[in-house]
Amino acid sequence: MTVGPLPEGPALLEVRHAVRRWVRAHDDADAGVAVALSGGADSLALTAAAVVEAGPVHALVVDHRLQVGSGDVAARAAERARALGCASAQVLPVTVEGQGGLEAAARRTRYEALDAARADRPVLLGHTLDDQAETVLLGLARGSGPRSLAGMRAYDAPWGRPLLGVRRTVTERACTELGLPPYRDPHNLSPEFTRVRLRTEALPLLEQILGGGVAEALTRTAAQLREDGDVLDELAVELLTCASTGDELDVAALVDAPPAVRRRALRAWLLRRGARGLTDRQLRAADDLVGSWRGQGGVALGGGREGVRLVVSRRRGRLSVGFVGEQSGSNNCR
Ligand SMILES: Nc1ncnc2c1ncn2[C@@H]1O[C@H](COP(=O)(O)OP(=O)(O)OP(=O)(O)O)[C@@H](O)[C@H]1O
Repeated sequence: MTVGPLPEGPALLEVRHAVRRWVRAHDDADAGVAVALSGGADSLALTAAAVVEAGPVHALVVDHRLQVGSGDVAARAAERARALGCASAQVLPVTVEGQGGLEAAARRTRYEALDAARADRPVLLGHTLDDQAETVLLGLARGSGPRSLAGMRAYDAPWGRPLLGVRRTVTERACTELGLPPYRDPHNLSPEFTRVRLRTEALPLLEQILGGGVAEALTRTAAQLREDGDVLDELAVELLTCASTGDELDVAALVDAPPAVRRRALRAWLLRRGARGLTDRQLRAADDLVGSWRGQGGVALGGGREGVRLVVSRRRGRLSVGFVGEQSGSNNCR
């Protein structure tokens, strides 16, 4: 395969316009970008468009090594990236391990590998409008908070998502226009995955019942929540600045703040102090140390080490986070 001018089909032009808009909006892309390429339709169309719209493109293909032949799939994707005109194309073999189920572990490992290889460039991902709609619908059905319902951002440095306004059918058609049949991951068809059933059963049924437009409507909701959430986040930063005294928080500065702002401030602070995998329940219990104080003990958080728990507790009008031995201390840990 050799590099030639891209065909001028309408689907590919739509993908190119989306990438062009993203590049214009984010000057981090001035020195070129990395593209996370799975070989699927979305990231393949994205790679082709980025080569013409985003300067030097460095394709990164993660080989999760979870399926027989995954190395060949990755090598073929990298070869296509070079043929499309990428400045470089690298296969990143990884070992998927860790907690939280295979899908979550694979995602975490993938993002770590991409982050390590991106060489300070932003990394473009191929998430589409359909991915966004699925994320929001799943979040709604699971009772997630506004942060999850707000969906993915177009740029959450270093992760860029230029195709959040583009339908998956368009990236598929763009690949047809390019004459490049995308790789079809068998996992993307397997009904044992919740997301696959959402994509192939729940969303089409909703579209049929509501007369279409559901995916777009879900992404509109996400955008509105993102805007509202950004304002609350800014207020939370101000509150945190007022309440911080070294590593601790002054309860008096927090107590009269609206709980929605206070919880955001607490969340940011707890994550900064080392909390991991913070749940809504833990956050609300931590907030009770401020808003519903009755002398209760500390709240255990994820982020401890063997034999010690990470705990947020209140003493003398201050909140602090520290390690507590498994045997000692708090009676209110969740
Ligand atoms: N193995 C991988 N290597 C590099 N990037 C990946 C890989 N898998 C996924 N990504 C990136 O994450 C994005 C979203 O992942 P997701 O699992 O939804 O993609 P996919 O359906 O496998 O592939 P595509 O989105 O390219 O059709 C992809 O568009 C791609 O940018």
